[in-house]
Amino acid sequence: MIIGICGGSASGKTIFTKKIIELVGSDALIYLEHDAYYKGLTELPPELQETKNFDHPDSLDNALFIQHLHQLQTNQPIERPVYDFTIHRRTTETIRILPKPVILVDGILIFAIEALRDLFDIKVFIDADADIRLARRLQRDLFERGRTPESVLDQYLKTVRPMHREFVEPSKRYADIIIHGKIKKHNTGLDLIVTKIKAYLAELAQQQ
Ligand SMILES: Nc1ncnc2c1ncn2[C@@H]1O[C@H](COP(=O)(O)OP(=O)(O)O)[C@@H](O)[C@H]1O
Ligand SMILES: O=c1ccn([C@@H]2O[C@H](COP(=O)(O)O)[C@@H](O)[C@H]2O)c(=O)[nH]1
Repeated sequence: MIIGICGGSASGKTIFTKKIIELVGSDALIYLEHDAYYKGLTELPPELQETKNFDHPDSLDNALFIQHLHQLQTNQPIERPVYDFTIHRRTTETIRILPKPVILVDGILIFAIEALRDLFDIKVFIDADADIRLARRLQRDLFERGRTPESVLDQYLKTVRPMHREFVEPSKRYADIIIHGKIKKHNTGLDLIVTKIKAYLAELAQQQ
């Protein structure tokens, strides 16, 4: 079973996915981030790096990502790339991931790419307002991704916002479930996904 978790940058996809893992347990789950498959920069100087468009579907190695999903579905391990957001490059390292029955995939563009979209059994969209996402992204990119406030705002206005409007927001229509990206003690969307995964795992266990 493959579950796609989509939503704008800093909408809360990672937090939501980690919550599922916490509630279901990691024995039967793989978490595969589309973000790990960025092609990255090759020779642009540092001052031009944030002006590159990292929010277009072509900025990711989708062929490799789809190949890896097929490998996992056919019970083969993969070597997942490791991407470094501070230097906008793939590192030389990879992480070996062994197949498991449920794959959680997250990414801003996973529903905008038809070949990818068709692979998901359940599609979840995390819907958070643009101002909330920008505030969260600013904080995260300063502390975790080595950016300056100017570079975060510049990148947001030049590429993140227009690409969100062109690709991410329209892809919401493909979602089976839309979840509000606000903090809530009780989250019905999360409960639904967790129940569905547990039922699927119980069915698999019965067949064995
Ligand atoms: N519901 C929420 N309430 C408050 N902060 C949140 C919420 N969801 C995410 N955040 C914060 O926003 C930032 C981005 O969240 P993250 O889950 O990494 O987003 P994404 O994976 O969609 O880019 C993180 O610093 C996280 O702590
Ligand atoms: O080298 C890079 C690659 C990507 N980005 C930005 O990352 C976000 C997607 O990650 P989220 O965790 O969903 O926010 C995307 O909007 C890209 O702009 C980057 O800055 N540098």
